[in-house]
Amino acid sequence: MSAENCNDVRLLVMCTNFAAEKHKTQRRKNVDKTPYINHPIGVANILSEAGISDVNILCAALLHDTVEDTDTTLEELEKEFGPVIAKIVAEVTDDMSLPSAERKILQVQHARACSHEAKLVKLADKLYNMRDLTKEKPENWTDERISAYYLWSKQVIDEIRGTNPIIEKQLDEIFRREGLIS
Ligand SMILES: Nc1nc2c(ncn2[C@@H]2O[C@H](COP(=O)(O)OP(=O)(O)O)[C@@H](OP(=O)(O)OP(=O)(O)O)[C@H]2O)c(=O)[nH]1
Repeated sequence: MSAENCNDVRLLVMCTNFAAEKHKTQRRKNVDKTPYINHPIGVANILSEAGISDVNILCAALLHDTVEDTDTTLEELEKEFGPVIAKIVAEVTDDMSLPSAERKILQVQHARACSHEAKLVKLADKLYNMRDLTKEKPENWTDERISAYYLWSKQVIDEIRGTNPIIEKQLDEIFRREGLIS
């Protein structure tokens, strides 16, 4: 069945299944090595909880790390799920051929020019990762690395404020706890 002929529920299930297949051997960096798929599902859940019901945004959230972290191509996403979802994923995909520090600078520089849809996925992605950090230190991460991650996340978020008040309030609660805002 092509994406154009799918109803919203079918499309969401197809994207969840696609992401689960693509991330099936990957784990998060926490001590328990949680299956990686928990992250994209959790990002979509944050958006849904915040009242986002646009199926393209929720599908892009489910797929947001497939190109960055697996062998998936944007062409494949476009063929499977259409150009709208593929474009949102493209906007939140870092160029993994670049060093980590450079990717982080580029995220800050490019965030403001992203579409509203991509900004929503970015907000939810950062919220999920920071919640993870508040719960559990990833293996081998020093306190300095964790502080640097919060600081960098805040730089990205500051570029895209005004996108969603519910998610931004939750992000600010974490920034406040970490002493990054008063
Ligand atoms: N907090 C946390 N992060 C984990 C965990 N497991 C995997 N990650 C991923 O690690 C990345 C952050 O680690 P860094 O060391 O700063 O990033 P890097 O690998 O890209 O250099 C995030 O992805 P990213 O794409 O690099 O960053 P982002 O753009 O998604 O924020 C995040 O999704 C975990 O258990 N906790």
